[in-house]
Parts: sequence; structure tokens; C-alpha cells
Amino acid sequence: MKIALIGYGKMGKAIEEVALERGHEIVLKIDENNLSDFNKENIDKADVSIEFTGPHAAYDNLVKLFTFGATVVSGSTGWLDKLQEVQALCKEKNAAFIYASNFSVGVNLFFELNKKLAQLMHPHKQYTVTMEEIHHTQKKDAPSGTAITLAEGVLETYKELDGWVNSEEPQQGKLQIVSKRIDPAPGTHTIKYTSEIDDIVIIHEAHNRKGFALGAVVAAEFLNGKKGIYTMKEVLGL
Ligand SMILES: NC(=O)C1=CN([C@@H]2O[C@H](COP(=O)(O)OP(=O)(O)OC[C@H]3O[C@@H](n4cnc5c(N)ncnc54)[C@H](OP(=O)(O)O)[C@@H]3O)[C@@H](O)[C@H]2O)C=CC1
Ligand SMILES: O=C(O)C1=N[C@H](C(=O)O)C[C@H](O)C1
Repeated sequence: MKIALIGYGKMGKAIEEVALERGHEIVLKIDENNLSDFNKENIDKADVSIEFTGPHAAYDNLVKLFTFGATVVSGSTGWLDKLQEVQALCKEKNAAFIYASNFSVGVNLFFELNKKLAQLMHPHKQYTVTMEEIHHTQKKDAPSGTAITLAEGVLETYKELDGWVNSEEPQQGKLQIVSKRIDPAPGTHTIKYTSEIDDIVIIHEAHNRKGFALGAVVAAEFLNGKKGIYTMKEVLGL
């Protein structure tokens, strides 16, 4: 498979390593130094474009890719208020798209565990649920995209909560997410149910970026040759 990397930072480089190990070819690498190479002629040379840039750039990049009719895997976080608009453009251009706030198999299993635990805990009103995410200091957005997906998983069941708040201080009626920035943390997410008597805690701790990169390449392999919008649940058969 021929891959275009839109974003060649920490994740772009990790994806390149995994893609080469799996026998794929990188035909284009875009960062802020060669944006003029990000054009239809070059994107058409790739079977799949993998976009990991960041909150400031993802939306424009995705609009550009779908306007070219590309097949796109994106993991950029911090832009999801525009997800529906981007999905509509993908459909209009008969393109293909997988977005995930986290591509690792472990986190996608953790998403399911989180939803099941919320259902189990919900009747037990003596427990208060809170979340924490820890990432490296270069991270631009807070809370993490993964933490938002986890929060949505809890809020599906805890309908009495009015959304989440990203704060050191708890806010009545909201699910609290605490963000910490500590090097070199690749990504640690904790969900805690606490009562006067005891705590129940689930944690996912990434040891490195390989799981995110491998998941993105597996998603690209799944999407190659398809049209339409898919999720990691479909890629992983969860
Ligand atoms: N879904 C998932 O599984 C994961 C998602 N992420 C997310 O991926 C994103 C990228 O993370 P990471 O690789 O660590 O970030 P980095 O800052 O290390 O890399 C970002 C890359 O994007 C490039 N870039 C910036 N602006 C543009 C633009 N307008 N067009 C093209 N390229 C651009 C940068 O270029 P330059 O270096 O020249 O500035 C750099 O190469 C973040 O949003 C992060 O949260 C991260 C890990 C896993
Ligand atoms: O910026 C990162 O590094 C990561 N970002 C993603 C997120 O915001 O959830 C995924 C992972 O936690 C690493």
C-alpha cells in the first residue's frame, strides 16, 4: 500500500516505522516546511493518506483531502466540533474516512470496558466518577481526545450529569476531567469511582507511541479500496 503522511512529527515518524515494517511504501511526507507539496497530484499517488497534525491544522487538511477525493485515516485531536461537517464532505465526494481519538487496540478495548463499568456503577449512587489524563508537555490540547471519548462513554449512562468539565476543581452536576502534563508520558487515562468506603479504578497507560501508530496503519489497511465512513470498532471487530 502507498501511504501519504500528512504531519511528520512524533506520530508521523512512528507511523512511518510501523508502515515500513509491514511492507508499505511512504510516497509523501508533509510538514510545515513543504506545504506546497500537499496537492492533488501528490495525494493521488497514495492509496491512503494518514493525517496526524494537530488541533490547529486538522480541519483544513481534511477538507483539502476530501476535496481531492482521498482515502483518509486521521488521528488529530482538538477539532471535533467540525467532525460532522467533515463527514458530510467525505460522503459528498464519495471518499473514505476513519477517525479515532485513539487508534491503539488497548484503548479501544478500554473504551468498551469504560462503558460497561459505567453501566455497572450507575445504580450505586454512593460512588462519584472522575477522570484524569496525563500526557507529555508538548501536547497542544486539553483534555485529550481520548479523555473526551471516555467521558462520552460515561455520560451515555450518567444522563443526570450535564457534560464534562476540564478543571482541577470539581463542578456540581458535571463529570470532572483533570489534565496533567508530565514528560515523557505518551498517554495515561484513569477513571475512578470513589465512595467513602472504597475506590474502583481502571487505568490505561501507553508505554510508547507504537500502539497508536500500529492501529493507524491497520486502519489504513482496512480502509484501502473502500468508500464511506468507518470506525475502529469495525476495524477491530469489537
Ligand atoms: N488518535 C491517536 O491515536 C493519536 C492522536 N494523536 C494526535 O495527533 C496529533 C499530532 O500529534 P504529534 O505527532 O504528537 O504532534 P507533533 O507536533 O509531533 O507533529 C505534528 C506534525 O504536523 C505538522 N504540521 C503542523 N501544521 C501542519 C499543517 N498545516 N499541514 C501539515 N502538517 C502540519 C508538523 O510540522 P512541523 O514539525 O514542521 O511543525 C509536525 O510534523 C495531535 O493532535 C495528537 O493529539 C497523537 C497520538 C495518538
Ligand atoms: O497528543 C498525544 O500524544 C496523544 N493524543 C491523543 C489524545 O489526545 O487522546 C491520543 C494519545 O493519548 C496521545
